[in-house]
Amino acid sequence: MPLQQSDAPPHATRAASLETRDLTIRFGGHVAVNAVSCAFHPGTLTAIVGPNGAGKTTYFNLISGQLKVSEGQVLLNGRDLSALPASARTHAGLGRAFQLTSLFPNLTVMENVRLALQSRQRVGLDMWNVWSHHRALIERSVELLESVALAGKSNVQAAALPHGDQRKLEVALLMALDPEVYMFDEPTAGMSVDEVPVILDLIRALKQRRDKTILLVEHKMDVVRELADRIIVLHNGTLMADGEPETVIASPVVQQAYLGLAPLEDAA
Ligand SMILES: Nc1ncnc2c1ncn2[C@@H]1O[C@H](COP(=O)(O)OP(=O)(O)OP(=O)(O)O)[C@@H](O)[C@H]1O
Repeated sequence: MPLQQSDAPPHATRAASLETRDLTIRFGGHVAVNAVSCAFHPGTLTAIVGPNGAGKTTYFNLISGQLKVSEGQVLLNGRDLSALPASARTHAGLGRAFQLTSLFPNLTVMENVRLALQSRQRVGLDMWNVWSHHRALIERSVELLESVALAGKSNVQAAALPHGDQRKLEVALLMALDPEVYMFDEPTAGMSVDEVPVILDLIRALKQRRDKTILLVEHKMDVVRELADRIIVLHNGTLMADGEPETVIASPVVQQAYLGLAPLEDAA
């Protein structure tokens, strides 16, 4: 049984922006995500945790449109996005970091950020507008690159960046799109110890804005403990727990998955 009903988290003070209703996907006979209903609120960072193979990434893929649902719905501000492709969902306001990096591997870091910024702005043909817009674009690009400690690599081709820098660029591109919902799937995976704080600082800064809905899939419990306002736990594709971090971390599913305590009964 869930620790709390997912449609009424105690910290939620605003209407949900993102909601999944009975979200389900089957691969052959295997139900990877099983009727997950959950609402996510602006100003709240929700961490999604669970053992390996629990369905976390698949749940993300269903929300962002990389996978087609077998049943159920994904709603953004009440609008059903379930039938839309991933690109249309990004346009609607669902931003997911990994979708973006590999888009322009042959362009420089700066060009990638500028394109991401331009993709959400339209300028007319008035020359003053074009010029001032161009200047603002450059300034904002520099700002974004500084925020991910990549300003020194503006002219490097994206494909030539080391892994950690590519992940930072992903986050900068996501920030450039400034979506309503930010989805981070293990944003610090593969990063060196000194690179991790850059990304965590950015997520912290996003949280402080209090207008964004943030979803974070993360295995590192110290990161979850620090950043999450709320934790949901998936196990065998099912929503097992949902609530305040302290309560959820103390729950058997989390204790077993992360601290190696006594195995759970099968959730199916
Ligand atoms: N395209 C697919 N075809 C078949 N099975 C899949 C597919 N994608 C995911 N699965 C299965 O769905 C289940 C959930 O996988 P998923 O990657 O979502 O788990 P996860 O919680 O993200 O795991 P991890 O923490 O290891 O990344 C697994 O049993 C996986 O093998």
